[in-house]
This record gives sequence, C-alpha cells and structure tokens, in this order.
Amino acid sequence: MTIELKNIGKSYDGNSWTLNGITTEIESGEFFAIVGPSGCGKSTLLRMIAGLISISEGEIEIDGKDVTNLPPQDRNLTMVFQNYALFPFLSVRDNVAFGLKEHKMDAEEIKRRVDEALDMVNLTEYGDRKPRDLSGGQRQRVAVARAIASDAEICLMDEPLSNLDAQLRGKMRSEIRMLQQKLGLTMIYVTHDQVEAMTMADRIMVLHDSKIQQIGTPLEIYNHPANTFVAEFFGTPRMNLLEATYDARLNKLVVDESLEFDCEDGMDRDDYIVGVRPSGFSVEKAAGRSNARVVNAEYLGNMSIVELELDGGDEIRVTVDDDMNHDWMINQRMLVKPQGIFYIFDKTGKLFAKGGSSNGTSRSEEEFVATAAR
Ligand SMILES: Nc1ncnc2c1ncn2[C@@H]1O[C@H](COP(=O)(O)OP(=O)(O)OP(=O)(O)O)[C@@H](O)[C@H]1O
Repeated sequence: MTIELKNIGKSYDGNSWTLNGITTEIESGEFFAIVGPSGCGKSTLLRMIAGLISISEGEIEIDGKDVTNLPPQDRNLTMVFQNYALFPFLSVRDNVAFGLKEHKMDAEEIKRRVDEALDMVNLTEYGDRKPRDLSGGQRQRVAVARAIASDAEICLMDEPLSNLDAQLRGKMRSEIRMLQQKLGLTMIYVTHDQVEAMTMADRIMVLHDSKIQQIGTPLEIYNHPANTFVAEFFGTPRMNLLEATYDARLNKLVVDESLEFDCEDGMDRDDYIVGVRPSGFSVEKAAGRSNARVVNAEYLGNMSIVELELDGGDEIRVTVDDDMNHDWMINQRMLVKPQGIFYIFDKTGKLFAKGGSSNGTSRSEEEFVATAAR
C-alpha cells in the first residue's frame, strides 16, 4: 500500500506551524523512518497519518484513495505506541485479539491469527500471562503481535524501542525489520535515534524547523547530507563544522590559517563552512611542525576519540582507528591534516560541494560533486 502526503501542515494554535509543506510518497512494502530531534513534529505527523489528530492543511492518500477525513479504522493501518498501550487486566492472548474481537471476527479466525502472531514474536508460551508479568521486551513484542494480527498492510510505529535497554533494542531492531520484510508491511517508523533509522530503514525523512530537511536512503543521507543540520545529526561522533575562508590564489579553503582543503573551480564566495567527519583528519607528532594541541582523549579499545584545539581556536574531534599508541597527553602538540572526504557548505548551511578523495591519499576530480547548481 502506498501512502502519499500532499503538502501536509499542522498548526496547533492557529498561529505557528508545527509542520509545514510535508510532501512525499511512501512506497508499498517500504520501511520509511521519520527522524529528528525532540519536538520537531514526528509524532504529530504519524498521528495525522493514523487519523488520530486532524490535519490543518493538505491531503493524505492511501493506495490512491483520499483518506484525509476518514477515521483511523478505515485507513487499513495499525499502530504501535511508545508505551505499548496494552490492557493490564487482559492476558497476552486477549490483548492481541482485542482489535479482532472489536471487528466481530469469527472466533476460529481470531484464534488462528493470534496463534500465528504470537508464534512470529516468540511468545507462544506466554499467552496466558498478564502484561505486568512480562519483561519490557516481551511487552513490546505483544504490541507488535497485536499489530501483525490485525492484518493491516500499513504499520505505524512511534518510538517503539525507547523504553528498552541498549542490548534488547539492538535485538528488537532486527526482529522488527525481519517481520516487516516477511509480511511485506509498509512501515512508517518514528525515532529520534539516528542509528535506529540508519540500520532499519529503506529511506529516511529528516524533520527539523517544521520542515523536511532531506529524504533519502541511509547511504545518501550519510554521504550527501543536504545541509549542516543533517550532516551533524547522522554519525557519531558528530561531523566537525568549521568556518573557512576561500583563498583564490591557492584555490584552497583555509581554516584557522593552518588547515587547508583543496578546491575545484566554481568557488564564488569568500566564506564557507567546511564539514569533516571525525575520521577525516590525520594526527601526527611531527618534529618542528604543529598546528594543534590535545585537549582530551578517550581510548575505546579499537579506537580513540581525541579532541584537539587548533591554533586559531577552533576545536575538532578526531577518531583514530586501531589506536596502538593511545598514550595521548593533554597539551601535547600535534600536526593535524585533512585526509579523505570533506564537505563544503555555504553560509546558509546548504551543501555546496563535496571534496577530497575516499582513499585518504590522493584526491580525484570525480570525487568533487558540485551540488551548487541543483
Ligand atoms: N496537543 C498539542 N497541543 C499543542 N501543541 C502540541 C500538541 N502536541 C504536540 N504539540 C507540540 O508540537 C510540537 C511537536 O510535538 P511532537 O510530539 O509531534 O514532536 P516529536 O518530534 O514527536 O517529539 P518527541 O521526540 O519529543 O516525542 C512540540 O512543540 C509540541 O509541544
């Protein structure tokens, strides 16, 4: 089932827009994640698609049919909430069967569907328990089983894993993804967790400032972030964003007078923002040459995260992989150089171009993807 959002807007107070101009098409069988920081309107959008709150502007179509004014039960969808919304006084089986009974479905059919759904989430032996006698992860599975049993072709999930510990979250991520694929569900999945979105989704919509910042596959979003917001939101530690001046004579962008980034033709301004992921620098002790000092270092086993202050005052965060030499000393002088890919944003934060090469040694012109003309 496809879902089409046409210029959706929401204003709770009639003055300001919580969401504005949301337009996209979600394909049948797609796992579509909506991500963004707290308060950006993720739940609002999901609830509008579900029909739980009204839309201030725009239209929603499901499988080509306008459902904007239809109640939730007529939209062929089901929803899993953050707090699972289980009935405490009903058994697991009855929780899963609840919606089916409401629909006056035949008892045999209900039993078949409940058995099947509990089997899929590995809860067959827990059917007679009450929710309070289950672990957090098991409760979460009951909520998923209820969604599956409904046979709806669209499933909406609102931060379903946020109450679980990190280990269980990782396990449930792959379980939900597997079930979604097995059942061919069209999934819209809200999360504030960029890792969850990157690992589960076919495509991601990034929301911020009431608007869509970017829609793309996880790779597209990571490799071609549309702006500084998206660039910083995805990737841990965050991308370093540094103010840079363009030196036309050298054809280089210069940060703090000591870090230089090679440019292609087409640079038309004096000021840009250079974005460098923490892996995009080399750090070495070089006799007589240095441009930074170590401020802090965390050794994590397979790598270190090192914070450095450039001589011009900017701070950067660098990851050093397979760090055998992890005796970083605070205030130690270092020579920092760019290596590999970097991003050039204009002063408004929009991606202007991508520079550098991915192998970290030589740079090729093909790697320089000019996006300014778009
Ligand atoms: N019923 C309401 N009345 C007025 N304002 C609301 C209402 N519900 C949400 N809001 C506001 O709309 C904005 C978006 O809220 P929403 O819950 O959609 O964000 P979210 O991205 O899901 O956040 P979180 O990740 O924290 O759950 C917030 O500023 C919130 O305060």
